[in-house]
Amino acid sequence: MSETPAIEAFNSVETWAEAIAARLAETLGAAVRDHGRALFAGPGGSTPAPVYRRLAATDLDWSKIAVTLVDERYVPETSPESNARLIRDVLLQDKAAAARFIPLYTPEVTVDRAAIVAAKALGDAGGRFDAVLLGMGEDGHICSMFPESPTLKTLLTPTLKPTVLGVPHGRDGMAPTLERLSINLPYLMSAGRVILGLKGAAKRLVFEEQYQGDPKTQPIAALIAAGVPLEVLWTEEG
Ligand SMILES: O=C1O[C@H](COP(=O)(O)O)[C@@H](O)[C@H](O)[C@H]1O
Repeated sequence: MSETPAIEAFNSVETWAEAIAARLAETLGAAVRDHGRALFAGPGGSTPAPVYRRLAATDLDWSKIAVTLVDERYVPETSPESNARLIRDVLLQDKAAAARFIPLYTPEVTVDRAAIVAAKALGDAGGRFDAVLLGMGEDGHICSMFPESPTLKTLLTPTLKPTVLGVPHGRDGMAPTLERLSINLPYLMSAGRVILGLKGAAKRLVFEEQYQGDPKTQPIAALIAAGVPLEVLWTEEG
């Protein structure tokens, strides 16, 4: 039976973001010291910007750190929906401007072809994340693992190799509204450190309702059942 993760609560976005950035920096710094390089993967969305700002200002040997995304909308960086755009605008600034960025999006003919290209690029960069930051949507999606998506079963299969998959848009108005790219569960299982950053009362409720659910249909339950070393840091401030 997997351990239920404790939820660490913070009384402001400031202290929450500070704590997450400090943990990520500690892990990335140790990987650079021990292996001469580090690989970090983070989310898009509305949650991570305060963490990225603090991380970007941290003294690390960023020239030895590669940064990628845990998921991406299948749109170019010129789109406001692009997660890469957030990474470039907020994280790859200040001291972190020296880091190398590995995008998941490339303008291939299909999203599945782009997923193959991204999987190869991540494999070439080491194939294992030293540190991962995750966000979660209010529908419980993590990365682009959407509860109703036909790709969910493959994304949540723990016995596959770490890879990137194309995710079709949902039918009849179901999420996601755009095609996407997502890392799979084995990438999270093999990561050195995985932090889930949550903001607001609604997301805490979703987390508490879903983590004991069916690991075949609930991404959070799947992560816990697979033994992903999840650290959950939450602030009520939305
Ligand atoms: O679509 C996405 O949503 C989730 C959660 O986003 P948020 O706006 O609720 O913080 C995010 O983790 C993911 O990377 C993104 O593609």
